Amino acid sequence: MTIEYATRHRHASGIPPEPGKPYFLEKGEGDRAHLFGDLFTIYAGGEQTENTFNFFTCEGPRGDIIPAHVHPDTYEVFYVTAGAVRLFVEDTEGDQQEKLLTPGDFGFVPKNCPHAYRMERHHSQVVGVAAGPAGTFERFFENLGAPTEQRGLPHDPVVPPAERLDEVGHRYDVRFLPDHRWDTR
Ligand SMILES: O=C(Oc1cc(O)cc(O)c1C(=O)O)c1ccc(O)c(O)c1
Repeated sequence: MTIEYATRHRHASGIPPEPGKPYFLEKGEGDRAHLFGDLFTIYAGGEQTENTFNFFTCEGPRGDIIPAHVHPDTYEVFYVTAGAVRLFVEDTEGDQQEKLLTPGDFGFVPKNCPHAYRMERHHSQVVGVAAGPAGTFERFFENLGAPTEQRGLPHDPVVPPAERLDEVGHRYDVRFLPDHRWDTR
């Protein structure tokens, strides 16, 4: 997995550029990126944790299911703090499940398990941690989507060109599954 260090657009995030320093972030700070209709905010990433874990939020409007994908080497958590988010996941034996998560609910997606989600209410928010032997992958969001200094959702969805999905995904342990079908729907 590619490891990238602080860049120019992150100067306003409040995260100190040098690792090993304690810090606090106020609501709305953090490194932000827009991808599809969602706002991703990274509060701590591999740069701060020697690539052992990250901590981020994903906020979005009610919308479409995101593309199904799998992480060969990354474990993810989905802890919903606002709204309602339907998580779709398939285990390594091919059994599919979906669950509507509301505030306080939690979903765990191990490596190698195809998954996707759909925000089912406006102003939904998920707290995420994603890490594994390959490191952390939080810079995927700004590389596939667009870094932003805005604190809100994108005015228009940021839809990457199809060819970027595989290219950026491979750098961040994300494999998109264009032919995947959810039979639970
Ligand atoms: O968002 C999460 O993931 C993604 C969103 C996308 O639009 C494309 C993706 O490939 C991913 C991904 O996981 O790779 C996400 C959101 C919330 C959360 O708790 C996570 O662990 C991941």
